[in-house]
Amino acid sequence: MEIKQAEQNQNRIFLEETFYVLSKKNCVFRVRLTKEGLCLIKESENTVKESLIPIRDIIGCRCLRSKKQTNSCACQNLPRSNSLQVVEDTSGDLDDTDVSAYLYIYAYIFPGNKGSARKRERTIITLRFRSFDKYEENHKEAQRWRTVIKKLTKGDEVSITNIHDFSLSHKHKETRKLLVLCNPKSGPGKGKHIFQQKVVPVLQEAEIPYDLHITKHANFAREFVRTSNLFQWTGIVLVGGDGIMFEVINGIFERCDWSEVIRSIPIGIVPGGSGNGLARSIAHYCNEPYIGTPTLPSALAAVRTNHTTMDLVRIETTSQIMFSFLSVGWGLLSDIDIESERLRILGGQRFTVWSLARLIGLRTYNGKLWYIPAGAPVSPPKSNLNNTSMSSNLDLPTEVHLETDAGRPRVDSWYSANSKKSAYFSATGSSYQSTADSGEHRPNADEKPRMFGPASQLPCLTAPLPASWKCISGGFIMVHASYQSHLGEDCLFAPEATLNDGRIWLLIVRGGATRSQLLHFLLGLSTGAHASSQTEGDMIELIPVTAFRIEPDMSEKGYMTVDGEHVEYGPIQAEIFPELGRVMIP
Ligand SMILES: Nc1ncnc2c1ncn2[C@@H]1O[C@H](COP(=O)(O)OP(=O)(O)OP(=O)(O)O)[C@@H](O)[C@H]1O
Repeated sequence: MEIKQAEQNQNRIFLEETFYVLSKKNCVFRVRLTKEGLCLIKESENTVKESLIPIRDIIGCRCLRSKKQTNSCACQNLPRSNSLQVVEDTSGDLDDTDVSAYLYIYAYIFPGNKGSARKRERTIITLRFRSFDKYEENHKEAQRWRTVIKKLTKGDEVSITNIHDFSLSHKHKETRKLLVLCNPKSGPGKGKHIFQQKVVPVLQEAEIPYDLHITKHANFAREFVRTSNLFQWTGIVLVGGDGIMFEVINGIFERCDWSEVIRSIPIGIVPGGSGNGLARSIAHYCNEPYIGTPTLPSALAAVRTNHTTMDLVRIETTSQIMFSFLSVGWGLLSDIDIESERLRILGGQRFTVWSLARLIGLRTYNGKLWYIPAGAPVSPPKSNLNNTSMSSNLDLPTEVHLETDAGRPRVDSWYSANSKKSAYFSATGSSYQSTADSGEHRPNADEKPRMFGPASQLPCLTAPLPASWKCISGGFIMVHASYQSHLGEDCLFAPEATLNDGRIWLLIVRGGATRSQLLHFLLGLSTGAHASSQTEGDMIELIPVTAFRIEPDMSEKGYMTVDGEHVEYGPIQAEIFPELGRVMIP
């Protein structure tokens, strides 16, 4: 009974209107808006074809009006679709002869072209409202649709009873504003370009305002987050690699209000670095396509209202405490990470090149490793996030232009302006902070801000560990821990890991592993094959733990990394805090 009621609610029609495709005679589109999405029912001659654009695939919609033609002639009183240009109705450049109101609906759908890789494509549905003789009336109607669509995309309740008030007086007002921190030096140095080309268009389609700050030096983002009033923003979007994420997380834990910030302001990451482990892990967790369009899942995450918790790991070294979201490394992978810095210009390729170099000059490090094995079985990713049935599988062109009938001569309606080259309208209220680096937040180089955050449950780093901890001592080629599935875009380190499984995935490679075993292991990292090919007593093991400690032999030299950042070489211990962080998800 309850299920039936839920289904009825899902299919309840909020708005419905008939539109015409003017280039095709006898073809009408009945367009319905329900909680599930925008349903386009195409009726032509004896056929009826229905397609649904799910609400979660729609990111925004805008009401626009046709722009005055510069070289219009008297005989052409309606805009031709291939020359249609639209503007905000506040523009001084309006075409007063066209009383239509245009509703542009922006969606990123999975098209139904079978055989090709699953990939989202941008589609614009244009609904032209022109049933009334006055623009104001048509605009009112378009605004009503816009408001309901905006409410549904935000997950707000919509009641059929007051839908008719949803026009000018109830016009949707955006309450969100994002802080964007962009590292222009991340990866191959394309952070700014990625933001302008890939993210800004999506923010503008969703009409989300933002404040952009370009980082000026290492630790700029950390100081900014530590010292700013973050509550003026509803989310923080980072453009860069895992390094800028590390700065921001640790900047938050340098605030005494860290707990409120971490709970109420989700963080998003747009991959611009060379590793991009977190961005890839988020896409993997949400079953979003990444290869080919790596920035799209993050751009969609920035404009949607979805977020989820993420495990964070408290790290203690002899001189500092930090919070980590990705990894701790000792040995081979850290050597590759740090020593390949000199090849930064190669982007992600630097890791492959340096892996080969390190395999030839293989090193073993001596020390002790303690850990607490994780008890419970791995929980599967949250089912609603992996549910692709919510996504569309549509056979639609990249733009669909539909019109209400006005009893006027029909014009072309499959508006085919090149969507990729569309000009974007600026999102109101956005600001851009570029160069001025006052330096006023920069602390004295020696002065370390205090670290807040949840208290550790472990003995301190200098204290002995209880006998319940497992201990391995001897030679190690590497010990690498990750709490995310991916350490980089093409490094599936812990295939079973999810953002919030409460586990640290500890990879132990003992001294004595052969070069061929290591080569096999390194090749397996790109697909995750290394994780399934382990056998009892292997030199290479991947085990889930909740805490660990490494004590390297201090007579040797080496590298240790936290989230890919170089930290001092010496004793280090880590402890998971399940679901402490919050990240934006597509
Ligand atoms: N304007 C800047 N100039 C120089 N360095 C910067 C600047 N802004 C940030 N940084 C530093 O750059 C480092 C690398 O940044 P980021 O992680 O974004 O890119 P990446 O290292 O290429 O990517 P990944 O960490 O995924 O490999 C960070 O540790 C950060 O401190």
